[in-house]
Amino acid sequence: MTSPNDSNKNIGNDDNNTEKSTPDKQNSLLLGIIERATKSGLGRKKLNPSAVESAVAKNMAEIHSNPTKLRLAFLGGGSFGTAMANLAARNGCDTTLWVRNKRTVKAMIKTQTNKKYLPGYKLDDRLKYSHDLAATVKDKDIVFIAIPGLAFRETLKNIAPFISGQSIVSLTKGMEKDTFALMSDIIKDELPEVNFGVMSGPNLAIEIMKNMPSATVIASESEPLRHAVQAALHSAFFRVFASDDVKGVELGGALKNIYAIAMGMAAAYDVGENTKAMILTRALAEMSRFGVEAGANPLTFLGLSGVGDLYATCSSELSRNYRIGTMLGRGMNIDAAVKKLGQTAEGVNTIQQVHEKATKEGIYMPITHALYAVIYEDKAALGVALHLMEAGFRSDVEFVMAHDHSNAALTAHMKTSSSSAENNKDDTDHK
Ligand SMILES: NC(=O)C1=CN([C@@H]2O[C@H](COP(=O)(O)OP(=O)(O)OC[C@H]3O[C@@H](n4cnc5c(N)ncnc54)[C@H](O)[C@@H]3O)[C@@H](O)[C@H]2O)C=CC1
Ligand SMILES: O=C(CO)COP(=O)(O)O
Repeated sequence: MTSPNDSNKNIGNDDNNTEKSTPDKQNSLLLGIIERATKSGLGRKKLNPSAVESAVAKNMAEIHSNPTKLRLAFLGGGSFGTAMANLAARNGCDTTLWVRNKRTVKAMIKTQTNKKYLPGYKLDDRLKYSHDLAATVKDKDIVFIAIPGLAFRETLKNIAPFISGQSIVSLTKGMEKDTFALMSDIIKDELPEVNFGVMSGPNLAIEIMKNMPSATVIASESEPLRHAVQAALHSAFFRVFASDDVKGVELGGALKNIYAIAMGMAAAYDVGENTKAMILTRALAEMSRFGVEAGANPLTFLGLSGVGDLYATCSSELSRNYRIGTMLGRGMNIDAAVKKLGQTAEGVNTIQQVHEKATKEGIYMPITHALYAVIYEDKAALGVALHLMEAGFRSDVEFVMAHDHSNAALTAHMKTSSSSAENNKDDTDHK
């Protein structure tokens, strides 16, 4: 099967193979923008790939200076969907926020606030609200999804009948239960033809609503989509960086939730800054190790979606995952903590998925396994932490010096020293 991104790569490369390289559904974002920007009314099927390429290049500058050309849908009226839709509306994009509850929509229209998730923050006058999924999704260029990971597939199934070429961007930082699928995997399963991306970074919703300078990453193999998302959301308060490592960016956002829980728990035990620094950097080591096994580029974890988001969520009470950790550290059990939080904390499920996957595949993830033991096997936190500290000798950055190397060298060294000690002992005994 040809992926949408494969066909993007084909644009302009193979004029004779129009069947293969003519953009279809997946490129309607691009075609829609071009058609509206150039007003040439080019028929989709007759597009000459090289003409598309030059029109996109020409049009990118125009989108950048005039993002109002974009028609956007945001699905999910929680704190993040609302904050992102508000940014887009404030940039002048034609933006509709879909919320599943009709009464909530009515209240949002009336008060122009999201009373439950972002109380006290006035939303942009131009933001539209709807509980009609079909009307929200139809005729849009990009559909952004900020629905918890456990309901992501169901959401895609619900919008599938109304997708005729819109691009999809996941804002969700979770994993599907039991399948270990990331949101990009689910998009590929459910809507194999669409052009898609994922957006992730240190983006605590409340800080964004307060206009505190923030940045994020849009990852997609489609350059037009990356540019369109940058144009739609970029502002003096919010910078949107680009990447083509979809897996790495998405895993950064999903995995850091595990360590935010660990850090919240550590904070409840009043640990020092050295300990926090150790947890943070060893968490980064686990994340990049796991990422590489999944096909991501380890350097992506040095970016905003990796170390950036890890830092933000591991150091702020605004992070729901961190708050779950604090509650656990104070002796609450996981069910009570989740209930008390009353909002999404993706890490609770992600710990289970990653623990299982790492165990099955033999990936060394000691913090994740330790956290799993405390939360789901009722092991005492202090004992588990002590055990972690006593674990064997490891290399600091395994992409600089592999663990095997350090361990092999160490084992060989220890063997040599112990056998020479034995020999010396024998010599002494015989004297
Ligand atoms: N809040 C934040 O600071 C950030 C959140 N995210 C991610 O965004 C995603 C959504 O999180 P939040 O908006 O913060 O969550 P939230 O807990 O504030 O809201 C979740 C929203 O999803 C809706 N929802 C739940 N199940 C649904 C279903 N089956 N169908 C339709 N709607 C459903 C809820 O009604 C609610 O409006 C999560 O994956 C989270 O990790 C990403 C960046 C920042
Ligand atoms: O991902 C987030 C900030 O980047 C939000 O973190 P929480 O889901 O822990 O609140």
